[in-house]
Formats: sequence, structure tokens, C-alpha cells
Amino acid sequence: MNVKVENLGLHYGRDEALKNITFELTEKKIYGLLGRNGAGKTSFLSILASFREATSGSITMDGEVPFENANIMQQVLFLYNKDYKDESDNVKSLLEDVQRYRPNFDIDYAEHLIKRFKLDKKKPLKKFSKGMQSAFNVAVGLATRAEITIFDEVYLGMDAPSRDIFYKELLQDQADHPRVFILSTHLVSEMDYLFDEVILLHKGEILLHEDVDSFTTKGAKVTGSKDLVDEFVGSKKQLNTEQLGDTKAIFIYGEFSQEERKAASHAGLEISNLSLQDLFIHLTGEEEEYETK
Ligand SMILES: Nc1ncnc2c1ncn2[C@@H]1O[C@H](COP(=O)(O)OP(=O)(O)OP(=O)(O)O)[C@@H](O)[C@H]1O
Repeated sequence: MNVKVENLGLHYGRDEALKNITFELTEKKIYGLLGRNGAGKTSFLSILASFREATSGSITMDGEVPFENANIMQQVLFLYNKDYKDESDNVKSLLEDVQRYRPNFDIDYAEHLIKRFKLDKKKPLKKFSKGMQSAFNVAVGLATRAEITIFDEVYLGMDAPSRDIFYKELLQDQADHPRVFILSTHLVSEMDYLFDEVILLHKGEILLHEDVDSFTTKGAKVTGSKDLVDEFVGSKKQLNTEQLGDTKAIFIYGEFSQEERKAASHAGLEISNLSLQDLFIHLTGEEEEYETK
């Protein structure tokens, strides 16, 4: 399903939470949505899922407006950190409900996931721990096989082994039944290998939307003697610097040619790649603002 978002904006009263959001998702891929606290991720995802209407701009899915459009919305699933404290139904009956409304729901796969997460099918959801409720959300999210599956920090409370099951199942099920996944997360270094593309939201705007591999090859850390590092880096965009004695490291956002890499090596400089987490921290960091205060 093709998703097109144009000039989308959202106001909460007089506060502008989202502005000029424009992008297109054309392929069945896993998209990572990153952004600092308050960047606008949940606001944006809830508009995408038609839980909320935008103040301006448009969204279309396969050319149709999704808001209050039952055909389209049946193919979009939004799972978030929901409060199940009043949910007296047990897992079994909740899965049967989902099966009734979602055409691609695979009950056998849901049961496989429920077993892997060691959830008691007969227990009311409100009696599960936070992490177990999140694991239930993950099971529903994967087994529904919606064309667009949105997970908004869905892992909250899940322990490391459960998150590992989630990631493995996600990759396997995406290989078997490709669709669009949009995952918002703060666990950047833990989840970066899952993403095909990354969308970075910053202060309500899209800072970048790129293929993860090409994005991470743009980040580099140049380390060596201070003067040589400064000269080599020249006018490239600097994200951060670290210095210990005469040794300096500069974090760069930009590409180096083969010749530049050779020259660096001749000069005894080391160029290493930055992780998605490094790039995220330094592209959205506030160091410069602090320095000028
Ligand atoms: N219901 C609301 N009413 C008023 N302002 C809101 C509401 N929901 C969110 N906001 C504001 O909109 C901005 C974006 O919030 P949002 O929850 O979308 O960010 P987020 O990126 O999901 O943050 P986090 O990573 O902390 O979950 C914030 O400034 C927030 O205070």
C-alpha cells in the first residue's frame, strides 16, 4: 500500500506539534521512526492511523483518504502503550475478537506467539504485568498481518529476552509476509538492525528520511592529532567533537571520497563509521544551543 503524506501539520490549541510533514512510503519495508521526547512521533502516528485528524495537509493510502474510510482502515493497525487495567476479557476471547474484524489475521500464528511469550490464554488481560500486556500487543500486531502495522514504543515493559523474541519474529514474519511496518522507538542501538529506512522527526518536522545503509555511511568519526584532524575535516558538517590531550575526534555528517580516505590514512588519521544511535544523538542534540548560552 502506497502512503503519501503532504504538508501535514497539527496544532494542539495554539501549540504547533507537527509542521510541513511530507514523505511517501512506496515499499513494503520496516521504517524506524526516531525522535527525541516530544518530537511529535505519537501525534504523527495517531494521525496516520486516523485516531486523530490533522490540522492541515493531507494523507492518502493507495490514493484514498483513510480518515473514516473503513476499507482502508481495516488494513491499518496501530498498537501503542495501551492501558489494559479495565480489560476483563482473557487472551483467548480477545484474539477471537481480532479474528472477526481483521481479514488477514492468522490465529495459529497468534497462538504460536502467545506460547513463545508464555502468556496464559485464560487470564484476563488486566491481570497481566505491563511487559506481558505489551507482548500481547506484539502478538496481535504481528498476527493481524495488516498492510500497514504501526508499533508506537510497543516494547514498553518487555524484558530483554521477550524483546529478542519480538525482533526475531518480526524479521521472520516480514520475510514471509512483507508489508509496511512503522516502528517508533527510543531503543535505537538495540533496534537499528531491524530498519530498512529511518525517518527522523525533530521538533515536529522531518529532519531526514533515508535508507539506513546510506544514512549510516554518511556519518564518520575522524580521530588523530588535533591540527591534522581540523585540517582534514575542513568545512564538512561537524556534529560533535571530543578531545583528550592532543588527540581529537570529530564526528562528521557527510561523505568522504576514496581519495580523501587514502589521504587520511597517509596522514595517520582513523576514520570509523558512526552508528545510527550516534547520528541520532548528534543530529538532534542541543550541544550548540548550550554552548551559545
Ligand atoms: N493531547 C495533547 N494535547 C496538547 N499537547 C499535546 C498532546 N499530545 C501531545 N502534545 C504535545 O505535542 C508535542 C508532541 O508530542 P508527542 O507525544 O507526539 O511526542 P513524542 O515524539 O511521541 O514523544 P515521546 O517520545 O516522549 O513519547 C509535545 O510538545 C506534547 O507536549
